[in-house]
Amino acid sequence: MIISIWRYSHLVLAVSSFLFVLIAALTGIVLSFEPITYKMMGYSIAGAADLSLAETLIHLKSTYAEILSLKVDHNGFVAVSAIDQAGNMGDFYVNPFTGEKLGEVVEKAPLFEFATSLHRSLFLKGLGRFFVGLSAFLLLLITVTGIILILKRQQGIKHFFATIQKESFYQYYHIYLGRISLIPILIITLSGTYLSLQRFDIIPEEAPLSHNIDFEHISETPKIDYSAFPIFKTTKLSALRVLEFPFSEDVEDYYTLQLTNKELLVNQLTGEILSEQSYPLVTLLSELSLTLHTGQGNVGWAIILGLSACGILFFIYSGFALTLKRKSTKLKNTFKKDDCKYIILVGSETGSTLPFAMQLQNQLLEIGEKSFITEMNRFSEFRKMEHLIVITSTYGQGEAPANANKFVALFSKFPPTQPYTYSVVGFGSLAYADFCQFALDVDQMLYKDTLSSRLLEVQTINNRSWEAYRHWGREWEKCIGLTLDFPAKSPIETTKKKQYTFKVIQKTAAVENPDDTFLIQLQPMQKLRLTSGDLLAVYPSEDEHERLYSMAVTKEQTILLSVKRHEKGICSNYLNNLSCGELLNASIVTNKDFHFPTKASKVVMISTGTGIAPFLGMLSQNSKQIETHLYWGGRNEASYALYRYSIENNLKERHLTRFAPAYSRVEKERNYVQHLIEKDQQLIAQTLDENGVIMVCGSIAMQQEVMQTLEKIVFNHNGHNLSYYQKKQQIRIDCY
Ligand SMILES: Cc1cc2nc3c(=O)[nH]c(=O)nc-3n(C[C@H](O)[C@H](O)[C@H](O)COP(=O)(O)O)c2cc1C
Repeated sequence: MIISIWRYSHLVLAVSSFLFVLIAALTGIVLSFEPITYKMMGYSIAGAADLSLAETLIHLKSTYAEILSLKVDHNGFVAVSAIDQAGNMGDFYVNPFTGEKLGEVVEKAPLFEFATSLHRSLFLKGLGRFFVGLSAFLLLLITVTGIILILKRQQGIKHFFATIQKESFYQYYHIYLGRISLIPILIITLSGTYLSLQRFDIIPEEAPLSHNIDFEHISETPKIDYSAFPIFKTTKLSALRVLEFPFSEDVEDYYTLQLTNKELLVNQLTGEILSEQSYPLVTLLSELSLTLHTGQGNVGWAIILGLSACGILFFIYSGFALTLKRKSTKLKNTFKKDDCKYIILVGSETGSTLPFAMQLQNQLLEIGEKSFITEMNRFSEFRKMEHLIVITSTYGQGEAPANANKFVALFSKFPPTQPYTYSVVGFGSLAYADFCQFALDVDQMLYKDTLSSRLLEVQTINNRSWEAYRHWGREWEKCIGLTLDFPAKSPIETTKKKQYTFKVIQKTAAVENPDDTFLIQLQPMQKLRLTSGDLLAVYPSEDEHERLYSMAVTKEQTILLSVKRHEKGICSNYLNNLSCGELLNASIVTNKDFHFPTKASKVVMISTGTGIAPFLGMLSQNSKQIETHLYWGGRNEASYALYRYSIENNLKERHLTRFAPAYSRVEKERNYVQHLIEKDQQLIAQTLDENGVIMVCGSIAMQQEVMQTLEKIVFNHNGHNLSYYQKKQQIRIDCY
């Protein structure tokens, strides 16, 4: 709930300031080039910053007939307003070591003039300045709410820069770039807001300094040459802003010396300091704000400002893309709520759970069942409800998502009045300590209702796994006695990827295997970067969706897949029917999180069935002979035959330390991988303790059993939650 308030504020601020922030960012990018173009003019002379004012004046006075003023700008360029020996007056840059004229003082380029006016006032004078100032302030608030959202998402300041859970391209880079550009954007918005407040006199504009000179006692002696004035000798050009020369030779006229922090009036005959005043804090702050906001005189900072302005454009685009995506899945109903037997309640913070729930709703409608879908916060009386399905994510720290936070109260306000079955599906992430906690809480609450009967244990789903959801769907339809057709394609599957051609170079036959499983080896027809654990996306025909297979990559850079043939499986039959020499098209999905951890102290691999495939490739990568244990679950010894050669070879070469098979169809010794792990709990606990890595590959059902066992082990031995190790990438899962 709390997170939604911040997200809502972030969005409202962004929407309300969108146009102004867009203009400010675009013009900001243009203006960031201004300091760069100035610097490129090349009027800065090496070593000039350390030159004293006295020395500079000696060189200038010998070159020019009269000097009216001397300036050092932000780029370190020295400019004079002077009359030359021929009597011509002008403003130009000079070399302070020689007095030589370098070039005319340039006017601001029209492009920058235009961009500055648009950036400052949108060409609307006072009104425009007001809107620009307001949008700078709104952008500051957007940044602050953004920081709070990142803090919430990353669960505290300690994890602020920890790995971001990637949900989508826009979400990932919105956060990633947000973290990088946080400081510059804060500086831009703070300085912009300050400058605007000053323009509107909310922060008082600096009043001109008022000097008090005692003209009565002003002295004409001892007269010394200006080159010997102590203040001119000690002032370096790096500290000088402007030196204005006296109008006449009268002693009442003086030098006005503006330094970076103060202003001094200097007797033109004696060099005595007549008055000295430091600039007030507001002057220094506005100077600092202007420098920070514009990047004047500092190319590095100007580039950072320009890049941050580009970042703001990306935030606008990705922020709106995310919002539109969230709003795009609408819960649609054909029947009235009180006519429906099936009630699907959805809890979601960002909308990503909705397509899953809609999928079930559509399935039920397709087979003619009356089903009603709605948000959990819209729970009310459902007169004909017989089956309740709750599909919800968990947010914050084990809390309800935004549209489900009133559900508990609503449920006691409108308690069901007739018996009903229920099943809860929890969407969450194992990277959080309270995995699917809200779904578990809802399940407990429904369980206590005397009219309810629970059909299934809560199905927890990590990282929107479609396979896990489908697994639940199949169990649920069995319990209800329906036949639904959950498609193999996830409702959130992305568009087709770039395809490559592969040649079949070796293949075993599924019919010869007791488990209808076969190995297929593919040779890429072009150079590809492949790593064991990456996925091969196969398209059995033009209009079929992709099927993903976890691959082993051999030393010769060929791909080895282990595939179980399903009687009606389109893709497994397609692959099984290929012969050596035939070509197929497929894509590569890089799966960085499931590569062999070459820096781990120890590795434990857990798999069942064809899930062993990526591990076979990873073992050949283990040239450092890292202690590696492989647990594998199959039906019996005959199932193992397919992998025996590779396993024995790896054992011989010490790429594998131990192979531990668990056979589930053996008379006396029925065993599952989770049983072996439970027996070896010391090893598991120690592996995690010593920064080792546990990798799991295989079916979702196996994953659930294994994760429960691992959770128990770490709880008893390590004093941490499993999510602690998941966050540190010590537990890596690739299940389907
Ligand atoms: C800030 C934040 C907090 C989260 N907290 C939890 C949590 O406590 N437990 C959990 O299992 N998942 C947690 N998740 C993961 C989400 O539940 C998961 O990404 C889910 O698929 C989001 O679905 P939705 O977009 O429909 O809300 C959190 C995600 C975020 C971004």
